[in-house]
Amino acid sequence: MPRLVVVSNRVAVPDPTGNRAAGGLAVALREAFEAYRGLWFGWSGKVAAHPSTEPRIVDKGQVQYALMDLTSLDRQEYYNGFANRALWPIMHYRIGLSEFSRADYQGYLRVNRTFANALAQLIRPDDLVWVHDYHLIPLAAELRAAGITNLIGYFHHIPWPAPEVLGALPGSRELLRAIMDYNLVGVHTERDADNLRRGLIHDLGAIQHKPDVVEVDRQRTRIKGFPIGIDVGEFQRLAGRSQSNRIIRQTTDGLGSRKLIIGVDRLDYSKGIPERMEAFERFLGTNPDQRGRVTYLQIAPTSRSEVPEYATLGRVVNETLGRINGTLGEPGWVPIHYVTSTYQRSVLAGLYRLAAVGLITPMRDGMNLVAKEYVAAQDPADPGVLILSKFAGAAQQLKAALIVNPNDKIEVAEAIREALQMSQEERVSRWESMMSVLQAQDVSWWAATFLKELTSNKTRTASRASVRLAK
Ligand SMILES: O=P(O)(O)OC[C@H]1O[C@H](O[C@H]2O[C@H](CO)[C@@H](O)[C@H](O)[C@H]2O)[C@H](O)[C@@H](O)[C@@H]1O
Ligand SMILES: O=c1ccn([C@@H]2O[C@H](COP(=O)(O)OP(=O)(O)O)[C@@H](O)[C@H]2O)c(=O)[nH]1
Repeated sequence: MPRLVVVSNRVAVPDPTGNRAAGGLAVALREAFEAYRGLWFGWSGKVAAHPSTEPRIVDKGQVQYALMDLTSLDRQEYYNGFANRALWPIMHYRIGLSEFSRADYQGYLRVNRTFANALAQLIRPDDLVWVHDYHLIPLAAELRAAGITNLIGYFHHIPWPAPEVLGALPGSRELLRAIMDYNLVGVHTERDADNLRRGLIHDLGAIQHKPDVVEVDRQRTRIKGFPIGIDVGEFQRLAGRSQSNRIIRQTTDGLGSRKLIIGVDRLDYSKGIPERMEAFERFLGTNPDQRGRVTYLQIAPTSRSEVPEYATLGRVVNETLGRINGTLGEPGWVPIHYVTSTYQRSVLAGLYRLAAVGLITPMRDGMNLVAKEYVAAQDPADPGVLILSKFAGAAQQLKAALIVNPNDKIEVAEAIREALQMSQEERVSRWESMMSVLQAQDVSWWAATFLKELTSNKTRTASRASVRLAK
């Protein structure tokens, strides 16, 4: 079995205290890694005045971690700047929020080159290299320049937008060109795959050979959808034994006979948190009998707070929350509970199970693992109802959820009412249908399927054709 080399901006080194970072990628990769021996390379999360050009190696079980520190300028330009201030909003269809700066873009390229040069020293001839996410799109091009000829796959965890949207970003053609240095590119949905292939055809004049193979300047790559999954069994187990947890007991006591609606999202404008609060406000306005009978808990761990648009969002959420709780709350009842701490998965699983409704309404989302976790954590005999935005990748799979347009507050408010009134029979039937998808396409399936495709004859044939064409 070849060694697996995973590269991602965030590296989830196991923490002896059991704390886990919020964010789906780190969580999913750690689970995927449990099946493979290998190396996980990426940013340590730390800043140093004079970082070493060689990674710090940490051995934990069957995974070796190779961690790079960044300078504060690197973090500012590469992570806060280009990745999260320019690319993230564009990829989430928010052209108006995208702030491009040439200095940030140069910093992004610089960090990718530094990472590639350090990683190239660690790669062995038979290693499979799997790069993750938008922070590292140019990494394969830099690895190729450093002489690495291994199979290299890329997984893009956030939406890939329509060509007209990506085209608004200066430098987008270079990013598209860099995609071609991967042997296989994975995205969450067929919609994303189609957008990327159309972008390559539209902006780089790519030729499409088979439905999933494109060629640019005699180089071929395959682009396919691989929806990421979760560890379903783990969430079932965690939820099943959560009643003994202090936070779960306190929440249960505090609720009394009230029903709970839950939202769990990083504090990110792509998640639609203020819009969701306003939809709940609308629900309370049109269903006055529900006041005092239902509580909406929004868990929103602070995220990327050095990026100005995230700080602005924090203020907007506080204002929206204050207005709604101030105008609709009563001495014995607060309509919206809002917390910005990060909770362990064992606590989240218990809260998901307590909630009659999972309200997951991102404006755009690559997948949204929380939607899947909510479903997995339900009591099979008395499951809650998932309300899910049609713009989350998860909506392509969880078709038995109540699918809504997050821009339409009336529609979301009506879905809340429908969910709270839904018969047990319908809840069970929708839940069973979603669980069968989650079980068939869990996180192990996702990693195994991507890696099988990366090493498949189809991928090797397309790559060999590239080499022949280039000669
Ligand atoms: O690392 P951060 O800047 O703190 O952000 C957390 C992660 O956010 C994004 O997650 C995405 O990946 C999930 C798993 O595939 C997916 O379900 C979700 O829709 C995406 O938003 C980001 O892509 C990761 O790189 C970040 O680590
Ligand atoms: O307090 C929290 C909030 C979130 N999460 C985890 O963070 C991930 C969020 O992933 P998702 O795909 O929903 O969104 P992302 O943050 O990656 O955009 C999920 O696995 C959550 O269980 C967590 O562990 N603690």
